[in-house]
Order: sequence, then structure tokens, then C-alpha cells
Amino acid sequence: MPSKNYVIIVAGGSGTRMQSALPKQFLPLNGRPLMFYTLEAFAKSRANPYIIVVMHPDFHDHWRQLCTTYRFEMPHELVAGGSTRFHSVKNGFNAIKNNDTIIAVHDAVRPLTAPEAIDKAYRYAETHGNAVVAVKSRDSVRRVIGKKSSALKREEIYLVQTPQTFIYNQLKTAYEQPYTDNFTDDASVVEAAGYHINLIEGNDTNIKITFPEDIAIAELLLSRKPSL
Ligand SMILES: Nc1ccn([C@@H]2O[C@H](COP(=O)(O)OP(=O)(O)OP(=O)(O)O)[C@@H](O)[C@H]2O)c(=O)n1
Ligand SMILES: C[C@](O)(CO)[C@H](O)COP(=O)(O)O
Repeated sequence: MPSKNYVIIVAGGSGTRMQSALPKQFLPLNGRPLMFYTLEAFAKSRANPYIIVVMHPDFHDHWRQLCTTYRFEMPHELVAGGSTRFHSVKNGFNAIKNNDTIIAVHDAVRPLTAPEAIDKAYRYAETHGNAVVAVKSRDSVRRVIGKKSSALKREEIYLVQTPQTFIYNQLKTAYEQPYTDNFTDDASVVEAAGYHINLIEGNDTNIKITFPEDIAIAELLLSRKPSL
């Protein structure tokens, strides 16, 4: 695949819900820092993108030290994180100087993404402008407004993951918009800029490490690889 593929791996969060002293992206999974698995998934993909890692400057030295200690030599560019995920993605995007590119945005804390899913996202975005990985809800879904809850049609509900992959111009236009609290992911930013969002089927095992119990779940899933 062409070297016009990029990935912005956002690792600028503080992990408040994890309640650990060290932000969750640096915590070990089966003895190795969680983020190593995330970068490796992209390096193993046929898309083989140029990797940009976005991280708060206070942690750059810590990250470099981890790479040295574990002899982690995967090439990547380190960029300063921002105050929200939106601002971190924007900083990562501003590091890209080539506009003939396809750019995946991915949470550093999704270490279990299958390389095949990554390739599918780049391929689909190249022909359709964007591709956002999502999974069907496995449970019945209800909407709660005030004290009233009502059933939603489950087949209309998708849970959105990353990677979220876009051609350069879509991300550029989208991230020129002023920030609002409604921007929870890249799809919401790109949609607000007027683009149609394409969902592609993902995998339930592509979990985001958010709460303490997610570490044990991810370790179990990792031990079952490559059957993910
Ligand atoms: N200012 C920020 C905030 C979040 N992120 C990244 O965006 C992803 C979103 O996952 P999330 O679970 O929301 O991460 P945190 O913001 O760290 O977690 P929390 O909301 O619990 O504080 C993570 O990889 C996180 O590092 C980022 O790059 N810059
Ligand atoms: C981008 C994301 O991972 C898609 O599921 C998610 O929106 C991040 O949300 P969070 O509230 O920052 O965990």
C-alpha cells in the first residue's frame, strides 16, 4: 500500500475514570505498556501508515524512557497533546504536511484492534471519503428522558469505535471548526462539517480501556490472539 497512509494515535488523556496514578495508556498489559500493542497493530497492517503519537508534553520523557527500557523501536513522530481529544487530534493533524493522504485517528487506549480492520478502514476511506468502525448493540437499548424510558430499535443503534479514517480534506475542513462539547469523536466533527459518515462493521473485542476492570478483560483477549 502507498506511504500516503497516516495514523494519529491520541494518547493525550489523563484517564480520570481509570483512577490510576499513571495515565492508563502507559499501564502494563501482560507486562508491556498498553500503547505498544496499539502501535504494533498499525505497523502490522498492510496499510503500514506513518505513525504520529499525540501525548501531553509532561509525559514525552516517560514515553521515551519506556521505549528505551523495552527496546521498542517502532518509528513514530511525537506531538504535543491538547486540552481535549479534539485539540489533540488537531495537533496531530497539523503535523501532516502532505495533503494527498488518508488519515486514521485512533485511541491509544484501544490496543486490541485487528490489523485487518485497520486495512478495511483505509481501503473504504480511500474510495468513499471516510470509514468509521462501529459495532451493533448486543443488548436491547432504551432511551431515558427525565423519568420516562422508551425502547429504541436495536437494529438502528451502532456503537462507535476507532479507527475513524478520512481523506485529508475532510479532516482539514472538520478540524477548522470551533470546538463544541458535542464533538465526542472524529465522526461527530466531520459530520458537523457537512460530510456523510460511513460506518463499517468492527469487532466487539476492539475495546477501549476506560475502567480498571478493562485491563483484565484486555489481558484475557490478548492471550487468545491471533483468534481475535
Ligand atoms: N486531551 C485529550 C483527551 C483524550 N485523549 C485521548 O483520547 C482517547 C479517548 O479515550 P478516553 O477513554 O476518553 O481517555 P481519557 O480522556 O484519558 O479518559 P477519561 O475520560 O476517563 O479521563 C484516549 O486515547 C486519550 O488518551 C487525548 O489524546 N487528549
Ligand atoms: C472516540 C471514541 O473512542 C469512540 O468510541 C469515544 O467517543 C471516546 O469517548 P470518551 O468519552 O472520550 O471515552
